[in-house]
Amino acid sequence: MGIAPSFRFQTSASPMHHFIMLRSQLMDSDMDYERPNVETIKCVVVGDNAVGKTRLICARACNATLTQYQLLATHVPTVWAIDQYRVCQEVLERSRDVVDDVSVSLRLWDTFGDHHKDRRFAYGRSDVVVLCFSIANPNSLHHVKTMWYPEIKHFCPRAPVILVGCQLDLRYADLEAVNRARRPLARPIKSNEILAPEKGREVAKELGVPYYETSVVAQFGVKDVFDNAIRAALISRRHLQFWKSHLRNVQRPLLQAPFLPPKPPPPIITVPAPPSSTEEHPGRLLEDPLCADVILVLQERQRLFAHKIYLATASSKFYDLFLMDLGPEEEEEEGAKKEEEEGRPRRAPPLCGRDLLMRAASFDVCESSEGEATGPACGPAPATGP
Ligand SMILES: Nc1nc2c(ncn2[C@@H]2O[C@H](COP(=O)(O)OP(=O)(O)OP(=O)(O)O)[C@@H](O)[C@H]2O)c(=O)[nH]1
Repeated sequence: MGIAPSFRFQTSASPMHHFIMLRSQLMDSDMDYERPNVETIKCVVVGDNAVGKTRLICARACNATLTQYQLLATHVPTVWAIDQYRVCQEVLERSRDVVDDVSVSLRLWDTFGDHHKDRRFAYGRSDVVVLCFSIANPNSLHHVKTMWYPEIKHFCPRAPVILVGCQLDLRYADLEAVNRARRPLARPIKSNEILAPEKGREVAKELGVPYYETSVVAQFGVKDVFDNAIRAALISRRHLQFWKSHLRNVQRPLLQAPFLPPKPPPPIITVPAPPSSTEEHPGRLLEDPLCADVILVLQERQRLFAHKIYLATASSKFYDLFLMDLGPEEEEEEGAKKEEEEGRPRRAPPLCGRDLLMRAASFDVCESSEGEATGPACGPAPATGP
């Protein structure tokens, strides 16, 4: 891709030198039309008032990244973009792109959203039309079908159309805060007016055009829209100018990857300050039998009050112990009696209740002796408390 050298004024250069350099720069920009294999594409952006056409063009043409609040507080005049390619080097340079191995210069044309304005000048010789609506304004989507699409088909019947749902971030925004930050006379955005992506897709399907969503705030979808508008324009050009072999790799407009909404802020958990008086201190739990849920009996005399939660987190052995089924053993015995009555051979009783408890209790002490020692004599016998 041939890119005109970026030009900066040097302090030592004379005004005449500046003039010559500027002139050659402007001529260079006009040369795009004559460069071999650089496809100049005229893309007209239309749609209702204030749906975000100008912002979308600025995001592509000047890489303008704004915060939501800067965006809400400022306004860029419509038809800003039309002549910028001749006077602004950055805009011209950013118009150049390579899509599917084809070098292109994308000329974006902004238009008035007012339905009654005459836009035939803008539509003339357009290669692709980007038709915008706002996902926060159902009327603007309605007008896509009733007003904009018929107008496009009237003025440029052969130009491919791309449908774009702008201001996608409003679907996930705090609308109260957004409405507070908007200009005083701006119509407030209501949550029940926010359109689901399916609504845009349905209309796009009806019209037989590709559909994309964008947000200038979230910097989402801007490249998708214009790359695929370029694709649509190049495919249509390939049909007419079949000898242009460098267009053979151009793909049809691609599907857009879904937008990943921003994660909600993590919940705030306030940890209360530790109790000041010793009475409320957690250490009190150790002495209070009412709070204990385990009693450890040492040598059948000394009783220690304990808490399952502390024991289980301190040692995995306790954790396993507390997960064991220590249910009444009578049930087992009853089952065995029944089996005997029915004449079935008596199965070895499964380890449960106290057996398991004893085994687990002795495990800590005996595991190093590799099974030599067994039986209840190995350690203190825990007993579940009340
Ligand atoms: N939240 C959000 N607001 C946006 C976005 N794009 C544009 N806006 C808002 O929409 C307003 C109108 O945007 P413009 O780009 O001027 O709309 P337009 O379609 O060019 O409007 P006209 O020039 O009147 O036809 C801006 O002032 C912003 O407040 C976006 O992606 N997200």
